[in-house]
Amino acid sequence: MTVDAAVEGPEVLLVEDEHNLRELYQDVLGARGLRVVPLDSVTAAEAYLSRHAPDLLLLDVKLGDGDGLVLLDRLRKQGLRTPVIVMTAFGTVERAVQALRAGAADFLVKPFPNERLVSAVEAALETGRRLVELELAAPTLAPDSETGRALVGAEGGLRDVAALLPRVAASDATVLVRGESGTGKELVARAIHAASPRLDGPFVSVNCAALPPSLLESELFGFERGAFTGAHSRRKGLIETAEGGTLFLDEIGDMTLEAQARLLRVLQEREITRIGGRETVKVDLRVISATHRDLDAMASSGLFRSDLLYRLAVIPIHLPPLRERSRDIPGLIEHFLEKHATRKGLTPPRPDAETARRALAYAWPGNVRELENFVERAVVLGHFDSESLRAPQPPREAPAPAPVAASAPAVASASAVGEGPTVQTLRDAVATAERAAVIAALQASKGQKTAAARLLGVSYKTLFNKIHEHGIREELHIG
Ligand SMILES: Nc1ncnc2c1ncn2[C@@H]1O[C@H](COP(=O)(O)OP(=O)(O)OP(=O)(O)O)[C@@H](O)[C@H]1O
Repeated sequence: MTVDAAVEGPEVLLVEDEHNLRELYQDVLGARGLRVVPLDSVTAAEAYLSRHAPDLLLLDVKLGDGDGLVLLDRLRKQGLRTPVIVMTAFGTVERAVQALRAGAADFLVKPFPNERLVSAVEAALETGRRLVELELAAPTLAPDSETGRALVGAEGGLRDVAALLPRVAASDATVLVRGESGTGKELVARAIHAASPRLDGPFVSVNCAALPPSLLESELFGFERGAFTGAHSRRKGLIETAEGGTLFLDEIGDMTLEAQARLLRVLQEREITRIGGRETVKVDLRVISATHRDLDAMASSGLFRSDLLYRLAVIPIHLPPLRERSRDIPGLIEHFLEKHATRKGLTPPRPDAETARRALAYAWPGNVRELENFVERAVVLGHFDSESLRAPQPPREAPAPAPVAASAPAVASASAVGEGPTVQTLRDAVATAERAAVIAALQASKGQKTAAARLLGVSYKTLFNKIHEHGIREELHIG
């Protein structure tokens, strides 16, 4: 079969070394009005792509003269923007994850039904079209119009992330944002939603760690009347509430295996069953999740479903900790000073040289959230005159913290600042003591939050809020 140049439709470059399959795919796609360019090797594909820009690349993995995924990786590094669908006869999860990481929009396991091929190709072409429109219309990511929050560091330490966001927003793919607590994972999720075609739909944020497991499931999936004691009437879950919009699942690593199985079904079938119910409800939403845990390690040890991981992480985004992008610190301080001073009706001050120096030297284990708390506290406590912020030093580490990570020697230099005993405001002293008590309880309970809350005599929710407020990282309280 030859290419029918007279047909005007999107161009699909098909790279498949098996003659029969090449013909089959070409027929199926040709019947949909697509112009298919059939090639049979890595070399031919590279030569073609050096001169043409097809709308889609349909790529086999095992080719006579090389590996399709290696080719894909190389093409992406060279700046290829065309959507790519990878096809393979070896449908292992590892392979799929590898393909998606290498930048594939979708992954087809042979043999697949013709309709699956057509729907994958149409979806990828649509993503490509939206991408082009969005890049033309919005070369940079606008701040969240509702909250006015901008991503500080988009020209600095978050440059790579910011460059990716418009394209991520245009696609409907799931996104997994990884990064330590307080690095801005939710902010990034909101920015993606705000720049996406789902902008007018709801953004529903659920913290999977903030609720005990049974409650999380009923909150997410809803329940039918009589599903359990206390279920007096039927209730819609948050997944249904996110219809048409984005569901943000924070701390996804804290989800039980049971809830993971239910979530997998949502992603695969695009439908849910409420707890205690039989009826299935169709849902249309985008899922963005976030975690500070190593989900790959959890998947290897059976604590996280690897099939769910690969569905959630079609687009993985990593947010580096603040200590690895200290050049963003001055901009962040300025941003938060403006936010909190303006809120108090004050002219935003500038940090004095000593405060700025200390802030740069400190490791910020609680990342941007800790930095924001620090600036807010300084503003509230009035540690500044009309021109400059003279904050007391950034919060000290609580007694005997676990090692912060090799890359953070700055902690030592920060605590060496100033001679003699440090005088703290009463409020800061209370905060320091509170942080230490929370860490001690978490250590004593081996990271079990329910038990730690009991030890502290507070509710689960209060403990959770305190962990966040004080920027207490997992490393400090587990094990
Ligand atoms: N790059 C940034 N620019 C401006 N503000 C930021 C930035 N990163 C984080 N923030 C602010 O810092 C605070 C913490 O961010 P966020 O809640 O998104 O972190 P997170 O990684 O989701 O935290 P956690 O894992 O603890 O839920 C928020 O108030 C957020 O607006």
